Amino acid sequence: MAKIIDGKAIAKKLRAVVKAQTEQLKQKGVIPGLVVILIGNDPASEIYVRNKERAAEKVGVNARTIKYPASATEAEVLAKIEALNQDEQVDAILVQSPMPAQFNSEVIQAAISPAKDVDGFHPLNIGKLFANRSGYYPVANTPRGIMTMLKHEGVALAGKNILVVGRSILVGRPMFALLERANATVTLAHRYTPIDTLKLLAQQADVVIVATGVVNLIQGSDLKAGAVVIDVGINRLADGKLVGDVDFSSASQVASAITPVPGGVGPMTIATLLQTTVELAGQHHDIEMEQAWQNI
Ligand SMILES: NC(=O)C1=CN([C@@H]2O[C@H](COP(=O)(O)OP(=O)(O)OC[C@H]3O[C@@H](n4cnc5c(N)ncnc54)[C@H](OP(=O)(O)O)[C@@H]3O)[C@@H](O)[C@H]2O)C=CC1
Ligand SMILES: Nc1nc(=O)c2c([nH]1)NC[C@@H]1CN(c3ccc(C(=O)N[C@@H](CCC(=O)O)C(=O)O)cc3)C=[N+]21
Ligand SMILES: [Mg+2]
Repeated sequence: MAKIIDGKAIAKKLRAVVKAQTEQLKQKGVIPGLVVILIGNDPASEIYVRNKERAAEKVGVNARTIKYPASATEAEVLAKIEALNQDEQVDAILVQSPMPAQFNSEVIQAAISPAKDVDGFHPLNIGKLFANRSGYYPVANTPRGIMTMLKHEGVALAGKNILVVGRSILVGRPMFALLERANATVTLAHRYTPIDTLKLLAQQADVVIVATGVVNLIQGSDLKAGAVVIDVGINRLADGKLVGDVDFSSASQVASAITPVPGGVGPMTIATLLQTTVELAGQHHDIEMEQAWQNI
């Protein structure tokens, strides 16, 4: 039986470090500010917004959500982003994805100031990540949270064979870049990867990270014995149950460690969002911040 990686518990530790950083900032008169823009209704986004508001309150981040109907125009959201870029109380801006069809997500992502880009979606920040640049810049919170989790669990990455399934700007692509930076050999699979190839790649992987939104895409029989499995998927079944992209019951028989859904990657995404928000606030006020993950 695999060890179940307790994302909730690790997120709690990370939040405690972030809370200490927030208090440090508050002594200098700085309250970190996060604004989330939610356009229309995506079920995974609604879970995210709800949990984020609770967590922000716990660590002392000033978070608010601006909601637009699915019929909102790109121009009105761009005007709001421009105002938030200028607002000194706001350190971090996030626009939930997916956006309704009338939105060009590339335009929205480039409109957010790179210094307030808490998702790490701006082309400048993406470019730095893929070029492996030094210095501080925001990186997408889900893959960054997964790196924190792997470090916490003592999973070695250098020289390992790692499969990432899914290539979105939110998860798969930045995950690939962070793992490559950690000296792993990384394969990025996607919709055009034939299923037989996917299964062969999974069989050879020391770590498998799945972020597709496809229920049961990976099963125990696809895995190498002792593999580490990170399940990013958030899927709501007809009966209301939340499941990932991995068949947990069969995979946990073969893996050495596995993240559950719920209680795995999701809580880490939220804690890391707050971590990045506090770091951006520190940057804006020239206050030196420790790297929170080094302390957990
Ligand atoms: N737990 C958390 O914190 C978070 C969870 N999520 C969840 O993770 C999942 C993925 O999110 P996101 O990356 O935004 O989703 P997207 O829909 O943006 O991307 C999905 C990716 O999966 C690939 N894919 C789809 N079907 C298959 C398949 N059959 N075989 C292989 N690859 C496939 C797609 O390939 P192609 O590019 O070719 O279309 C695409 O690259 C969702 O369930 C989402 O709700 C997302 C963010 C955070
Ligand atoms: N710009 C942008 N950035 C994102 O990071 C982003 C996004 N858009 N769009 C939607 C996805 C999805 N996402 C989740 C984060 C946490 C949970 C989460 O808290 N999950 C809990 C759920 C617990 C529950 O409430 O049942 C868990 O897995 O344990 C879920 C989903 C972030 N996303
Ligand atoms: Mg998505």
